[in-house]
Amino acid sequence: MPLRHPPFSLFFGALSPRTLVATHRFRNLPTLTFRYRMASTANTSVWGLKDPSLVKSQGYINGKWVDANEGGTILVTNPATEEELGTVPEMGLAETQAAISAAGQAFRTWRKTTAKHRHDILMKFFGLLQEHHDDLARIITLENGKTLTEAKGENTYSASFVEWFAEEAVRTYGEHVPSPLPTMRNVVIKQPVGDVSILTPWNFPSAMIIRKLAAVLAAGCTAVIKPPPETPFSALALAELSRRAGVPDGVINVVTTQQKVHEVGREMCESKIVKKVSFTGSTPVAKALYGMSASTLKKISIEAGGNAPFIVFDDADIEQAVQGAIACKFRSSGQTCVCANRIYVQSSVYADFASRLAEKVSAFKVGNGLDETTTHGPLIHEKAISKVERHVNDAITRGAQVLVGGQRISGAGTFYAPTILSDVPADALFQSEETFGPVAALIKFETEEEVIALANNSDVGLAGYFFSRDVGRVWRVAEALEVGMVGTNTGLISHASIPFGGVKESGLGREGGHGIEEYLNQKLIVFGGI
Ligand SMILES: NC(=O)c1ccc[n+]([C@@H]2O[C@H](COP(=O)([O-])OP(=O)(O)OC[C@H]3O[C@@H](n4cnc5c(N)ncnc54)[C@H](O)[C@@H]3O)[C@@H](O)[C@H]2O)c1
Ligand SMILES: O=CCCC(=O)O
Repeated sequence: MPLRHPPFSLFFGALSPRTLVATHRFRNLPTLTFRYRMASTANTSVWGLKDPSLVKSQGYINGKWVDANEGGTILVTNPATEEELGTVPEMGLAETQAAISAAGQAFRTWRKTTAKHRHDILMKFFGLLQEHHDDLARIITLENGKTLTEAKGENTYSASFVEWFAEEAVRTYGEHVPSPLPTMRNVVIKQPVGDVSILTPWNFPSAMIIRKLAAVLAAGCTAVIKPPPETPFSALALAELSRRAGVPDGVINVVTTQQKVHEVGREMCESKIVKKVSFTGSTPVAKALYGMSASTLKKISIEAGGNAPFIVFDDADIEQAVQGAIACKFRSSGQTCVCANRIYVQSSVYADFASRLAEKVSAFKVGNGLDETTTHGPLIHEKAISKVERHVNDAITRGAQVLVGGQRISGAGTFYAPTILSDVPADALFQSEETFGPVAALIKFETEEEVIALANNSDVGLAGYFFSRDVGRVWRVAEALEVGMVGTNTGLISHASIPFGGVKESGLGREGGHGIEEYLNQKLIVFGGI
């Protein structure tokens, strides 16, 4: 596998009189540190966009595109090819404080805008996401690796949140609460919470930001966004389009960081100016941010990890269950928080389900997401490959059989073969850890009671799925699963209109649906002397 260093133009394109430390991230290498000052840059030859000005390689603070104060940068590469896409600034505490201060200032005026005004700006933003659909999808594919079809789906999904929350903005009704006293009246109004810290993962470089940001803007709040270091270019393109849509300076700010994530994250959680933290990512990081946010008793929304059970009962439509498993398990090569991680199949239909699934998975074409014939892209980085290998090897050691795949695909890029394991024992790592990769672990069960106990034997509870044509069982199992979202006879559940979120250690709060409420405070106004 070729390991390449950034081209000289990236290193020396913008040397300043001062020489400072610049840190570089390679997906497949430990972080390297170079002693050169540099401004971040985009390798324009690789993007191929209709509107190249959507590729921004600087942070966005108070309406200005800015480099890191100390000049460091983060290298971003394409996981399918290891090609260098460009660099973004390695920002730290000072830039984070500047962004938070800008958001705090902007809140003073943005909060006073009418809901109709914010609706109109959001609808302009919605239009721009549609107008630049192809470019935005291409950016997602280049930095995340998912196929262009999936990336277009993601952009459409993102846009749907902007439209949804534009419509929610004008419906943030309060209420009149009847008073027990004849001389008094109670009214409840809703007000924006303030400046919001948004921290998001790489698996949906656009949608995980927009699902929060659209609600934030609709509510009248402002934001500092910290995108993941793997996929910052989608976030920066969104900031550019929000600017074109008319979002005022300071209302949206983007701070990019990797090595300094601890100091940036701490400030985003502990600053007194920030009134709410909204995080999507892994459960361990969620817990750390939750702890930091406690110092100021901040409101917090958490969309954390999952480990979805997927159950096929013997009365299911097996073909429908196979289609559901393909969609749910292998979407984004298994890298979604709602992907099935444990596939429980009742013993009498086990062989039929396994062979039909194996036939379909064998036909997948793994490759570069830009190639139209590719059905499944790479994993995001080496760490992701290692985790998948650990889970597969653990299951094999415990007696599982490999029906399809079972190994990394050699060559450039971080590809793992779509895999089906049969006879996976219930105590394999799949049971206790989210795999986040293209591995279907098939586990045999006998009874409804047994499988519900297995499905619920998890610290997390985001999504769960099952297939059955028995209406009584559908109600029983849907009610019994300890998750925030259940798909019955479907492997796809996500829409802007639904309350997305989990129970247990999968999170706090809901996004989409009535998710604007997460960014509003209720205020009671009591009228006396009537
Ligand atoms: N529930 C949901 O809606 C949902 C959606 C997408 C992904 N996820 C979860 O996200 C995880 C995969 O994403 P990931 O690997 O990027 O998660 P992650 O927790 O490693 O990172 C998420 C974000 O937190 C940042 N971060 C990491 N350490 C930090 C720190 N100490 N302080 C501040 N910020 C920090 C990262 O840079 C990134 O921006 C999976 O567990 C997946 O299930 C959940
Ligand atoms: O990765 C988690 C988000 C997936 C979704 O919104 O459907």
